[in-house]
Amino acid sequence: MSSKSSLLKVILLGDGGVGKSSLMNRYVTNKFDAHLFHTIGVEFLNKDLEVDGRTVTLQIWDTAGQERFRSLRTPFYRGSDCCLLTFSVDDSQSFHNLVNWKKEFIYYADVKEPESFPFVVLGNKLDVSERQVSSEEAQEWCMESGGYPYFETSAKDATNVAVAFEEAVRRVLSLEDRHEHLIPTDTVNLHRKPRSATQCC
Ligand SMILES: Nc1nc2c(ncn2[C@@H]2O[C@H](COP(=O)(O)OP(=O)(O)OP(=O)(O)O)[C@@H](O)[C@H]2O)c(=O)[nH]1
Repeated sequence: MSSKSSLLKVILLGDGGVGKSSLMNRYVTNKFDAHLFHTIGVEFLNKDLEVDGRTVTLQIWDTAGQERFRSLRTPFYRGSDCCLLTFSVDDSQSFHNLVNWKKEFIYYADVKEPESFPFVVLGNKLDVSERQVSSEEAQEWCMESGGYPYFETSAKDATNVAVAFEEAVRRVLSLEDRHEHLIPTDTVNLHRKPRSATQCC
């Protein structure tokens, strides 16, 4: 394994109630709670995984989607390696708000090159019968916004949850590989952030 990328910070953002905590819990503990309370501030869980022969520790940060908790969540955006923009397929407002979540992330994480930052989009609650957002509509937004990968997930029945997190890891690792190739090995990259940079307020 490469010496880099042993710890990756992935952050889940999206409106309150779209299922961010449920996705994290499904992926890390393989459990689902139908009566989950709203998150206050942020919480995180770690999971070790192997992707394409590389072992990484994924640190998943779950944030409070409700507007009243904004000041509690935003200090934790910095140092994120990937952002999972999440909406619920049965809630069109949560889909339309993705653009605001993206802006909030770029601002508070202080992303220097937003066009190359690895966002992944999750349309959750795929198991519900009444959709308000079509796959085509969501895919179109992802394409126009920067060619983001799009996954329709269900934290309830586990559909696509693992593949979505794994794709997030792949995106980060491939970006790092590309970055590595662009930088001659005998120079020091003064712009690169330390790998341990998970931050707290
Ligand atoms: N049917 C269905 N319900 C889900 C799914 N994911 C989450 N839920 C339910 O939706 C509600 C909200 O889920 P949470 O995971 O707390 O949502 P959240 O985005 O973390 O909400 P905040 O903490 O307020 O930001 C809970 O009652 C969950 O059980 C899903 O995939 N399918």
